[in-house]
Amino acid sequence: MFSGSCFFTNLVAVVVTTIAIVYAFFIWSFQYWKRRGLPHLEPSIPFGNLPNPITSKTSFGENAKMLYQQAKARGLKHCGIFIMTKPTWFVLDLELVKHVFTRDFQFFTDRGFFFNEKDDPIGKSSYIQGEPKSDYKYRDLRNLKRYRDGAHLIALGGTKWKNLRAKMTPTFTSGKMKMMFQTMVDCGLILEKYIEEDVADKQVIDIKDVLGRFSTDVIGSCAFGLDCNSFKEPNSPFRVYGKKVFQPSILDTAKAFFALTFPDLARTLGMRQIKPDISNFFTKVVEDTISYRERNNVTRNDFLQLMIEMKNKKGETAGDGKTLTMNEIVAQSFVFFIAGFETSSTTMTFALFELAMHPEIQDKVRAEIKEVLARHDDKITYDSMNELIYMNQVIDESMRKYPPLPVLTRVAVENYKVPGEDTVIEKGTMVFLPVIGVHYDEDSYENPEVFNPDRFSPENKQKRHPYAHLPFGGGPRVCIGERFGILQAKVGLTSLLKNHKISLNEKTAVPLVISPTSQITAADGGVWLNVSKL
Ligand code: HEM
Repeated sequence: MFSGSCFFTNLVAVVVTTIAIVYAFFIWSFQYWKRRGLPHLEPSIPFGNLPNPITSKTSFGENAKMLYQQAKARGLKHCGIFIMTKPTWFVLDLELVKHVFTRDFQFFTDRGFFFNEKDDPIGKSSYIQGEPKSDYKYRDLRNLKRYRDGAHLIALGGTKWKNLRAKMTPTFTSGKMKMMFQTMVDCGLILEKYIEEDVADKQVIDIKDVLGRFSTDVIGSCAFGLDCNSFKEPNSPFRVYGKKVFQPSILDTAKAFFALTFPDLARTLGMRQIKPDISNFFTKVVEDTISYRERNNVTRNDFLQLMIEMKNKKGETAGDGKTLTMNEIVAQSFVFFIAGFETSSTTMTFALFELAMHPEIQDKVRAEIKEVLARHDDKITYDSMNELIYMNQVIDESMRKYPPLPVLTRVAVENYKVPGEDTVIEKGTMVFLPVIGVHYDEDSYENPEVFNPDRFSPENKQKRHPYAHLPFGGGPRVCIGERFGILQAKVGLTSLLKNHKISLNEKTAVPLVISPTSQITAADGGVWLNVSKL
């Protein structure tokens, strides 16, 4: 029989030993960069170089900017950091950034995002014959090759990504953008009508919400072939699920951090990237729309139509690298939605915030709109949008100050020797490219806190390193929807500013507070504007 005090002593011994082991594990893990001979920023237990993601009062972007500035102050071109215990290579030098993104792309083909092919509902599998066994994306099952074909462009890596990217690239050419342009204009007209009739001189608006409705309409129409009606039905399922993707709970944030740090364990535990109700909703929308179009011979000018055509290519079979399966279409429509809607509305929101703060720049943008539209019969046309040069500078400068994705990632898929050094980055190492640090680096941008669209005049742009502005990333994995995103932002800003003046409402916090919990750069409390008719 154990006496009570003996039990207590044993319990204390177990707890103390466990703490000692965990502590030793952290200390050993934190020696990683020292063992590899690369300078690193000092981590702390348990979160490494980032603060607690749940209690942090600063955003992920601001934390990354601080790390960049610390490393830069030490004269480092690159260094090691830790995300919890996960060693992460932190790249500052623009030439090295270019190597990672482009020159040595074959070493960095993957993003390293957590993705659970087995359990993520958008990631369903289908069975086909004859896939190469060597590819880890394919599994042999009951003598059939199981092909996980629902995975999407953002999460995939290696050959699977390369094939899918090659298939999707033709959907984003300027010809295809022209084809979809009228849809954007139609959504712009609804936005303009809403501002004119319901908002101007009447009510203060949370501009992110208004632009979120516009972006939902545009991308819902182009990627899912649906009229989302977000202005008439602000609580339509499409809008509700769209918002849900970007509003993680505290538990979701903790899980995402865990999955990023321990992806294998997270997969074993069956953790998913996308919640089942969200993916069920989007899957059903796409499958129903495709079935409706095929049964009724309906065609539309949108991404979905282009993908249906690829699916139905004669003489080609699923998984041959040329055609698309139903699951692939579902996954790509979903990813166009998540990649396109929040990033675009964020870009327009911050541009309007700065234009409200700088009335003289706003006037200049409006004067350009009037001048350009006058040359085009007062109509928003594809060509007129390309002539909005100064507005483009405003958008570029907004994305410099507020890059929607403040840090981009890659994973070393092979051991990588850093050019001109002995350092070798081991296969499997996570790479952070701190876009926001680059965008606030005084070596590229004097007084980086100041909003100045002239930085992006053709002459000034030419003087800068081409990798000093990275809102869309870089290299072969650069944003596939860049042209679409910019076009949409121009249509949205033109529709809003053409006949209306905006000013900042006192409900907006100035200086802006960047939300510590949002996955994409966002203003805490929103950007509230007054709108008046001109
Ligand atoms: C202003 C709007 C947008 C911004 C700021 C933006 C930004 C980005 C960034 C930073 C990346 C990562 C690039 C990298 O890792 O190097 C990315 C990837 C991607 N974006 Fe966008 N994006 C925007 C609009 C769109 C739109 C409208 C779509 C689709 C309709 C889209 C689809 C994608 C896809 C599919 C990827 C993954 C590409 C790949 O891995 O091959 N984006 N975007």
